[in-house]
Amino acid sequence: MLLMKDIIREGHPTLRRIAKEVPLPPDPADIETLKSMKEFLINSQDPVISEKYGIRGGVGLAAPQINVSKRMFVMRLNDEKGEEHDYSFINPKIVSHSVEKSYLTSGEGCLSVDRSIPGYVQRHARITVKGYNEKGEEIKLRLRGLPAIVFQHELDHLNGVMFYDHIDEKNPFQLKEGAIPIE
Ligand SMILES: Cc1nc(NNC(=O)[C@H](CC2CCCC2)CN(O)CO)c(F)c(N2CCN3CCOC[C@@H]3C2)n1
Ligand code: NI
Repeated sequence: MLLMKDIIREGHPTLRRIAKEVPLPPDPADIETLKSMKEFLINSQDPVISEKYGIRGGVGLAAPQINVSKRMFVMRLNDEKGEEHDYSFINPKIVSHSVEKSYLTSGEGCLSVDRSIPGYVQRHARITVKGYNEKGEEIKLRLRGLPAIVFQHELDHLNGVMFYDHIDEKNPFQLKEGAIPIE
């Protein structure tokens, strides 16, 4: 099972590389990798297992974070309506997005960053996304709220971008006109 020791931290070159597209249909090794990443999130959200194994809470995980430079990530979270969003994405893309921005009022963190960095990360408020699941089937979704934020944080990892790259150093809590806060 994946543990925190398997997660690479800032300074590791893989976090700043562009991850490679995954040939479709995905091969068994890639499917197994995605499965282990999803299991990591489930464990991280279990109060007993996460405590026992010292796993930090997570709602998303990108393959480069376990030193697999491939364009795939997993998400597992409940949105503000309590609806579950449980996805494995292969070769994900944003096909369109709102002009409006949204941000987490608590700022963002990252399992690959062992320090807290204050500031708002403004992202597209609503996105239409495309990708493939572990069966190689095409998935197309419209996301908003926390799912949209998580998707963009994970997609950034496939492009070597860290959340703090988006924080304005001079004014970390600066907000664009009409940015939507997400508690
Ligand atoms: C929002 C949140 N971020 C947590 N951590 N950070 C992460 O997931 C990083 C990715 C997120 C950081 C901001 C956007 C994406 C991981 N990343 O670096 C991947 O690239 C949480 F842990 C968390 N929750 C709320 C729900 N809770 C349910 C019960 O279990 C605990 C869990 C805690 N919410
Ligand atoms: Ni991250």
